[in-house]
Amino acid sequence: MALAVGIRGLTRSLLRPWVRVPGPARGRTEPAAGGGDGVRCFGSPRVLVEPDPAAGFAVMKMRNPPVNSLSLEFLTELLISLEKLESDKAFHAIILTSDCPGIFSAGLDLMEMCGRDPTHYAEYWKAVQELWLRFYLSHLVVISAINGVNAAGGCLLALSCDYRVLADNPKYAMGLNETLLGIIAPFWFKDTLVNTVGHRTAERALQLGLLFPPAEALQVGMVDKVVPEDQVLSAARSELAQWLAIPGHARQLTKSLMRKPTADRLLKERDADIQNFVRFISRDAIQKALRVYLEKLKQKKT
Ligand SMILES: CCCCCCCC/C=C\CC(=O)SCCNC(=O)CCNC(=O)[C@H](O)C(C)(C)COP(=O)(O)OP(=O)(O)OC[C@H]1O[C@@H](n2cnc3c(N)ncnc32)[C@H](O)[C@@H]1OP(=O)(O)O
Repeated sequence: MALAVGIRGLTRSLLRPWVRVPGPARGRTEPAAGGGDGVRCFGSPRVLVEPDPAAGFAVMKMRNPPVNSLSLEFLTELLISLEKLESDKAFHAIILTSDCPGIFSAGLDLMEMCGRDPTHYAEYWKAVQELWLRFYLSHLVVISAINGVNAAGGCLLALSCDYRVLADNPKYAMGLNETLLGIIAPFWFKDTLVNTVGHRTAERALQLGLLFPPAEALQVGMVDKVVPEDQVLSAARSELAQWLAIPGHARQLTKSLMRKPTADRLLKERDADIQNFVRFISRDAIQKALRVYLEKLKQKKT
């Protein structure tokens, strides 16, 4: 499937395949994928890819500091990295994690949804849809190693993976907290959550905008495993072994069987969903609510 997102604003370096990057923006918590010498890291300014082709997987590290908010450029870089790995037969799996200490992702970038024009909102929303569709339906095994707080759009990204490992730190809450901002999780966010935790838990979580700390996230099934913080990557790697032992075609077809009906709902209504988003986000009341929320985030510091 070709990338369908706009590439306006992409840097020239991003358009070059597999740009060699100097290293993570911030300190590492655990060793790179293969761990061995000679492992070359690739990626783009905001996505560091640590490939381990011999083991058949790559670690994809999100590094859009300070909070890995999903800006249009960052979304596009994530999509390009995913497509690169998907089109290389050496790779059967990805571990998705963060390079920003204490933060997996703060979700969609509020600056992309505030004070911009309808054309921008439409372009942005199309990229958000694409990110979900591509991760949700990827033929690769995708495991998220969640090493920080994980809100709204970031939580959706983790829910789109096949398996979630969460670091055991009470600060690392995760959930779809849209209602706290005065906005609504779209139907495909809701469907993804329902498919993961069931209808009743999703209903309560979505209405109340709940962010679940690790023990509760595990209890409701939002994550599959909670491990000590320094073991989140190694636990994801160990889990991967079980997934990679299954014949690839059988696992992929089963994944598609489980997920395609949910993805098809959006694919059938994609343009209408974009129009709904543009109408909704352009409302004065919604713009005001987002500005107030952003202001609260900034005031928290003073
Ligand atoms: C009909 C269809 C309707 C469709 C409706 C729309 C559906 C939209 C769906 C999803 C929406 C989202 O994903 S909205 C984003 C929700 N995210 C959050 O609520 C998290 C907000 N952030 C935080 O709570 C905190 O930042 C943090 C806990 C993640 C980290 O805290 P910390 O103290 O470490 O950092 P700061 O709070 O000081 O933040 C640093 C810096 O980043 C800015 N920031 C934070 N989050 C965002 C964001 N999501 N987008 C843009 N910018 C963000 C924050 O303001 C600080 O900026 P300054 O340094 O300039 O002050």
